[in-house]
Amino acid sequence: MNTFGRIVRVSIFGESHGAMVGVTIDGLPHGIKLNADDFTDDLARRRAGAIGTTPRVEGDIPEIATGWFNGYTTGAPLTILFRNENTKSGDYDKLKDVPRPGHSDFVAYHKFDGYNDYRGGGHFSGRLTLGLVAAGVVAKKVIPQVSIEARLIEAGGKTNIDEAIAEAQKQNDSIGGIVECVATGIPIGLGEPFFDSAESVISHLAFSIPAVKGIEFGSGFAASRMRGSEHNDLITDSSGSTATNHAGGINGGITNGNPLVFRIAVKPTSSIAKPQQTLNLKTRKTESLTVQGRHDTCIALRVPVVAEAITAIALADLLLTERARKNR
Ligand SMILES: Cc1cc2nc3c(=O)[nH]c(=O)nc-3n(C[C@H](O)[C@H](O)[C@H](O)COP(=O)(O)O)c2cc1C
Ligand SMILES: C=C(O[C@@H]1CC(C(=O)O)=C[C@@H](OP(=O)(O)O)[C@H]1O)C(=O)O
Repeated sequence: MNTFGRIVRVSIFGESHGAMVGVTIDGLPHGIKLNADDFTDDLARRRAGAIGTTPRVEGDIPEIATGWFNGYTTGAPLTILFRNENTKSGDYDKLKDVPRPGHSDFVAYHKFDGYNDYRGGGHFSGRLTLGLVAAGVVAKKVIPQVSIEARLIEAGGKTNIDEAIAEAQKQNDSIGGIVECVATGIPIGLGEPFFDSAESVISHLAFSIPAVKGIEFGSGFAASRMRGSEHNDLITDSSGSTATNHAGGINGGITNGNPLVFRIAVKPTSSIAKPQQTLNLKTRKTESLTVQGRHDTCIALRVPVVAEAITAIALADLLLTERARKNR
């Protein structure tokens, strides 16, 4: 239920205000050179602290707990964990009975019959993306020939991101954003024609990032308004390079050797300091709720490195799956 992948199997665990969050990666090749320092850059890109991000700043120190010895992966399940040290669970006392509109509180309460850890979003928290980023660092080592780069291209519908954040904050509100991810150096042939198409595998993982509500590859939804003569990517050489890349690097569910390009839509943070109507689970009556606590104004600011991580996880699994298929 918390595991994804065919060969490289990634399981994430933990709660926002519990002891820890983390990831276990099974099926990894042994002998991958790995050190705690390898995680530093990507973890720093996900960490809070910048304007528009949550004031809950954590150390996010990776502890490589299993599957690692003398600086290399051993081939046993690799576990990386992160202690939660800066929790303010009192912020959530009131929310126990009053689910925040737009967050997971209401569905978590019903699905788990009230046994869910509601503090800081519990297991649903964006904090769980620490495990995804850690897995991404390792997955990038499985596919060294691929380079992946994601960036925030707009927030709150604007390309002037600082301005969009300042405006939202002034109004006690939040904003969403669009993150674009580009990966180059991908061999031709990863992915399957139907259920495990490269788009499906990437999308499956993309929707494992809390607050992601949409994804498009290449020209995406705009393709529906183009003519074939416009949309077709003309092949220009024997390596399969194309003059344009409306396909976003995938045809027939299979990578075509051109850059993989996708964009994800991140919704505005649901926890906002503006009164909104919700249900009181005890009284069964609706009431007004103003969410207090420490929240991101724009979650999308912290998503690019997570998008890179899920891309690396997807491509590593697809690559190892393809190698296994070819060697049958
Ligand atoms: C990096 C990251 C940070 C997040 N920070 C917050 C936050 O501060 N406050 C909040 O309400 N939601 C935050 N979220 C989003 C919630 O976790 C998410 O909306 C919730 O789990 C419900 O899932 P859904 O939005 O996919 O339906 C964050 C998500 C990510 C990926
Ligand atoms: C802690 C992180 O983000 C958290 C994600 C989150 C949520 O609802 O997803 C809500 C907030 O939690 P809290 O109320 O405990 O401060 C964020 O701070 C993190 O990303 O490391």
